[in-house]
Amino acid sequence: MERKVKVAAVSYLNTKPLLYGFRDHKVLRSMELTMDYPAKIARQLIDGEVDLALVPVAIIPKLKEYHIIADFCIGAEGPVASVCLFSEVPLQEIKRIYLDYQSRTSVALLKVLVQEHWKLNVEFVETTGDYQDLIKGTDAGLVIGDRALRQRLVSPYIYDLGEAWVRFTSLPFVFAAWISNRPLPVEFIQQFNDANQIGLNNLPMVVSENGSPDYDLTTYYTQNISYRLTPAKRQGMQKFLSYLQ
Ligand SMILES: C=C(O[C@@H]1C=C(C(=O)O)C=C[C@H]1O)C(=O)O
Repeated sequence: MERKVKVAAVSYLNTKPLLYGFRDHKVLRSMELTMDYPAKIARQLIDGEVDLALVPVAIIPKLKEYHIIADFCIGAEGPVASVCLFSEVPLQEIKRIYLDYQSRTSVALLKVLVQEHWKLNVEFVETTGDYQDLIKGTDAGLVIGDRALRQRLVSPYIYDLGEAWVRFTSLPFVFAAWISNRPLPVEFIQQFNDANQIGLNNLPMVVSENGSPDYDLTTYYTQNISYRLTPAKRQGMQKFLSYLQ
């Protein structure tokens, strides 16, 4: 028997609908699943520690070989809610932006928007640990995931990067997709896709067993995150990747 496929997924609330159907699913017989934040699993896929991961699409150019495996992604067709530039001052007054160490795609997206869309003259500051307390005065911060849903309750100015991208390009955006660093058996891919779909067909169950004190998850899963990797999303992804050359 072939060895088990090592799979890594993002540990944020946005991934729960995709992972819900994996419990008790027969695909689990041929895979093992670990979870971490996006920049970590990106590193694991690049280094070959895992075979398949829900990785930030911005790391695609770093992979020697890549295969987009499933029909699902972490995407958006408008405001995504959990990828935002947070600030105490309006966009034009921002001087420095703290970048989220957990992100790869959103950091790259922010830089594209700052240069090409908003045309701001700002300094970017890398982070390695908690930095949300540093978002003060003219120092803004990019925050993603569950921490962004919390930051929404704190910062007076919120610039949603999903919304900004759609305004800029008229295309949807893909933050993360299931990508493998080697070809995988067709039968595995079929079962993997099937498992991804189950939670999306049972969103009330997914919402009831997760819950967030900060944001309405039904809204998040149905109005903000868009999970289908449609042709338009692939087009948006190619457009985004063309800026990273
Ligand atoms: C929408 C989101 O998409 C995420 C953003 C990522 C990134 O910026 O690299 C990677 C994975 C996604 O889970 C989010 O986390 O809020």
